[in-house]
Amino acid sequence: MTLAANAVRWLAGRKVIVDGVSVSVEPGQTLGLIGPNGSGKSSLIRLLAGLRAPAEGDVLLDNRKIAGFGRRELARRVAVVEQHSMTEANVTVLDVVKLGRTPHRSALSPWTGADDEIVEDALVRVGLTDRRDQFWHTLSGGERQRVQLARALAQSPSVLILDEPTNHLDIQHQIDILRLVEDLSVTTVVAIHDLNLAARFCDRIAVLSEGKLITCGTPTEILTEQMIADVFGVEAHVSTSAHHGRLHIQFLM
Ligand SMILES: Nc1ncnc2c1ncn2[C@@H]1O[C@H](COP(=O)(O)OP(=O)(O)OP(=O)(O)O)[C@@H](O)[C@H]1O
Repeated sequence: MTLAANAVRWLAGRKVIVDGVSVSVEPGQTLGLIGPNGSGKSSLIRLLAGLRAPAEGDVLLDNRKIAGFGRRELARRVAVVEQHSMTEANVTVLDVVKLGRTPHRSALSPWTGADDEIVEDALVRVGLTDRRDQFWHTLSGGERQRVQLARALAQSPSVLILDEPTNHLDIQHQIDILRLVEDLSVTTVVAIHDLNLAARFCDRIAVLSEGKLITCGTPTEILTEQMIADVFGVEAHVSTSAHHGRLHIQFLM
């Protein structure tokens, strides 16, 4: 599915937080959202996921306004993992991942073997099959993040929206999760702080600053020394890695 924001604006009280942003992601592609703290990434994510309505502008799924989708109808297509996903204390990993199937079931339809397979597949993908019976409140931050991703995968979405999915993860799990997302044929939007991971895993990158879209394009177009200095206020050296052929950003500290 194609996901697009068309001149979306969102305010908290009178303060403009997302200021006329237009971005789009083609089917199966990954759009990275980068920008300094407080630049509006999470707020834009919530608009793109349909969790919030823009004050102006529209979010479109395959050219249809998401404001016109019912909640279940939208949840069958779009899965979101927010930065701090809350879950009730007395539930297990398996319970949380099973919740992903909710939009696909009605009050009358029983749980099926196909649902079990999808849930199992999601647990395998995030490497948590041996934790299925562990209680949510006993998990580490990184494990919770992987469980929430498994819940989103169990939703069998066409669009996956992830707010800093790697921020609690060790380097191996950061790479594993982003590889997993890369291998899915799902339209993805990911807010991410690590510019090297953005360069490696995103097809396109949108840069936000103070709620405005500064620029959007391929990693090579976007991740320039000038942009990093202008937007993040940091001096960097950008080169092409001899190892993987992608950009490599070194910060000159
Ligand atoms: N409900 C709200 N009420 C008031 N201010 C808000 C609200 N939501 C967001 N903001 C403000 O809007 C700005 C953008 O916040 P947002 O969380 O979207 O930024 P971000 O780019 O995701 O930041 P970070 O990188 O720190 O996660 C921040 O200054 C934040 O304080």
